Amino acid sequence: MNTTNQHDKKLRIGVIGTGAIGVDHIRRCTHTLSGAEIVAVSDVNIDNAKKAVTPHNPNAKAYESGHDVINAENVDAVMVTSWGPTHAEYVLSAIKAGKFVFCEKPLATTIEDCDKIIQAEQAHGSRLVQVGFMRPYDKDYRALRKMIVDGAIGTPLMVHAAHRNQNVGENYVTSMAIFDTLIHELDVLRWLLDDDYISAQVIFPRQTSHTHAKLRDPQIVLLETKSGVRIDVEVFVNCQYGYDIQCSVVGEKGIVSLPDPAAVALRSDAKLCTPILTDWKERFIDAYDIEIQEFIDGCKTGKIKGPSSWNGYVAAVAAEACVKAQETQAIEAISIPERPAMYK
Ligand SMILES: NC(=O)C1=CN([C@@H]2O[C@H](COP(=O)(O)OP(=O)(O)OC[C@H]3O[C@@H](n4cnc5c(N)ncnc54)[C@H](O)[C@@H]3O)[C@@H](O)[C@H]2O)C=CC1
Ligand SMILES: O=C1[C@@H](O)[C@H](O)[C@@H](O)[C@H](O)[C@H]1O
Repeated sequence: MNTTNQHDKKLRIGVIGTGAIGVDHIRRCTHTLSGAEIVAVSDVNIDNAKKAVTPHNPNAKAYESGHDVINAENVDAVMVTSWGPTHAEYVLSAIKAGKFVFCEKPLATTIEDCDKIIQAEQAHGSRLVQVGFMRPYDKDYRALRKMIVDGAIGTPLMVHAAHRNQNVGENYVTSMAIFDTLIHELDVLRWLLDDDYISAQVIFPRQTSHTHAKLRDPQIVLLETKSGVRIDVEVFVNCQYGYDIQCSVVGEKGIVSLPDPAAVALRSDAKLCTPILTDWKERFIDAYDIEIQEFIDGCKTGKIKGPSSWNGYVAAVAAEACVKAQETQAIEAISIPERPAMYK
């Protein structure tokens, strides 16, 4: 897609992986956002792909293979919303085809694959990739960061965070608590603190009875940053009560914390209660809208501004150290190389 006078033409998007978030992103591109239409979908489960073609996106065609979507002449940009281990092959294929690509987190599940992507993108000569780290688009995280930047708490010293899911399936295993779940904190906390990590440690409290043999749950991840900030993140993916994301930054002269999502308070039967969300779709619905509108707009101008392949790479470097720390229970070093010019 050339970028001249593209503001009036709709960006033609192909989606690879029409499961939970793939369908949610198709919905937002079709009904909520402006400037895009879905013209191609694929899924290894072709029935999932066919179900994603609805009267609302009549121009969409269901393909057997994600690579057919990438190489379809009428596809300007690709959204990769398949399982994490499959992302790299599609992102690399999109880069090879010279097509813009929004890749849901994680960019890839190994440092090696993330490195292949940043090498390929640098060889292409300009950014094509945006990674689905949506938390920096969340209004509450942005307000948190502004308070820190404005000096409201003085120098940050510690971060206490929790990433709680109501429950996960049997396919969700111990390392996914890092690469699928904690990967959000690994990205957003670097942005929040304008800092980088130097070490990770993982400890396992008493385990919940609501987990399964291949998932240690909950976990507590301890991180240290270059400036000495100490971070603890509770990752509890079978907490039962809801979808609960917490983050408090403790500074020299104060504490700033994420608010609980606004909700109506009910007083009845001598109780005061407010509902707790149960799903990421609701908690970050606005952030997803903003990040993907930015991707659509970036494809049209030729300037992708959202989280880059470098964000994905650094998150993978930290994540691999955390997965090693799960196994060793020791403090594992995190060494992040110099950021290449393209990503500055
Ligand atoms: N940013 C966020 O907050 C969220 C991000 N995600 C990410 O999105 C991705 C998908 O997650 P979910 O939608 O929850 O999973 P899901 O299991 O609901 O959907 C994934 C779909 O991809 C398909 N698929 C798997 N391998 C494929 C391949 N090689 N080619 C084409 N299709 C393939 C599956 O058949 C399935 O329909 C994951 O990488 C996950 O980390 C998921 C939820 C929230
Ligand atoms: O990215 C997401 C899921 O893939 C992941 O499984 C959840 O733990 C996260 O809360 C959600 O934002």
